[in-house]
Amino acid sequence: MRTVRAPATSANLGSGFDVFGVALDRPADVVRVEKAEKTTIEVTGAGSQYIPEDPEKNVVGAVAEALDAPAHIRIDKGVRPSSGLGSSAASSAAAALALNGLYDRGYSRQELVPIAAEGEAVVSGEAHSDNVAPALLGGFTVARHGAVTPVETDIPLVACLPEIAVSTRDARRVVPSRADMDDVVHTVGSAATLAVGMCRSDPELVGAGMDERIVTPARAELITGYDDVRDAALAAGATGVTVSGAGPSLLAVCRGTDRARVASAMLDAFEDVGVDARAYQTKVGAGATFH
Ligand SMILES: Nc1ncnc2c1ncn2[C@@H]1O[C@H](COP(=O)(O)OP(=O)(O)OP(=O)(O)O)[C@@H](O)[C@H]1O
Ligand SMILES: N[C@@H](CCO)C(=O)O
Repeated sequence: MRTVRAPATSANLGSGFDVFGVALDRPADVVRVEKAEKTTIEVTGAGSQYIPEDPEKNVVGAVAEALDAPAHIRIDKGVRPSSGLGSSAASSAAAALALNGLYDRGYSRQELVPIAAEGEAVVSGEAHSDNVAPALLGGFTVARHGAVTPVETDIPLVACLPEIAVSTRDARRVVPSRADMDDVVHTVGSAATLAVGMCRSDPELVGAGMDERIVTPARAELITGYDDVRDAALAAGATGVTVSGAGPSLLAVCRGTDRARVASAMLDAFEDVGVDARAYQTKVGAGATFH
């Protein structure tokens, strides 16, 4: 038997659509695996009523298949599905690491990234790795053409999750298929600023580098109160705010001293538009760990 805790993650960070990701210190999924003749799945915890236990439909079924590692898999969800906090990726990454250990497959964490990404294909139709990479490797990750570059960093964050469901599949439909060159140049400048900020653990640079005008505005429209909550976080000291992953969560970057104030400003702003929400005061954290 093997048990692995894998963290929530936030993909894109505004300027790094389908490329950037960070592991969050909390929340997390815990996955326990035991060898079996065929794969069976049991799900408990946050939002488990919306998660299928059929191995053809649950992300961990695809991971078990990719590793040729049939098992009884118990998932205790800490990361609510359709949250924009890498819920499916947390389960995929935890299952990949746990089954790799259970069956002595010997893959490195880097090698497990495309295997865990097979789970993402089950839910969004594409095997993108910007959530599973930080869930396995921790820190800030840059996923590009199958290669992943991880960077250790220390950045305080607030992830604010409203009681709205946005599926990754739906949020990918609103992504524009073309962009103006001015906006592309702006995105490159932001992405470079953000990457330097991560290398320096500098919340000012990371926050400034989240600014992006192509994908984020289209996705913000799917989130009730997005502009008000973003403005409230910035007024409370956030250095940058954007849509977390495909939404509906918002991710704010700030200095450690401002984190509690930013979290409560975001919750108040959601409440003002009639939306219940919860805020995780967190930071860039470690990847999946054995328990
Ligand atoms: N083990 C699992 N954990 C979570 N969701 C799962 C799992 N297996 C299948 N799903 C399905 O995946 C969908 C949630 O994945 P989705 O990618 O939309 O959300 P997310 O992972 O929270 O978001 P994001 O990738 O934007 O951070 C739901 O429809 C859910 O039923
Ligand atoms: N990069 C992905 C992350 C969500 O899974 C997206 O934004 O669609």
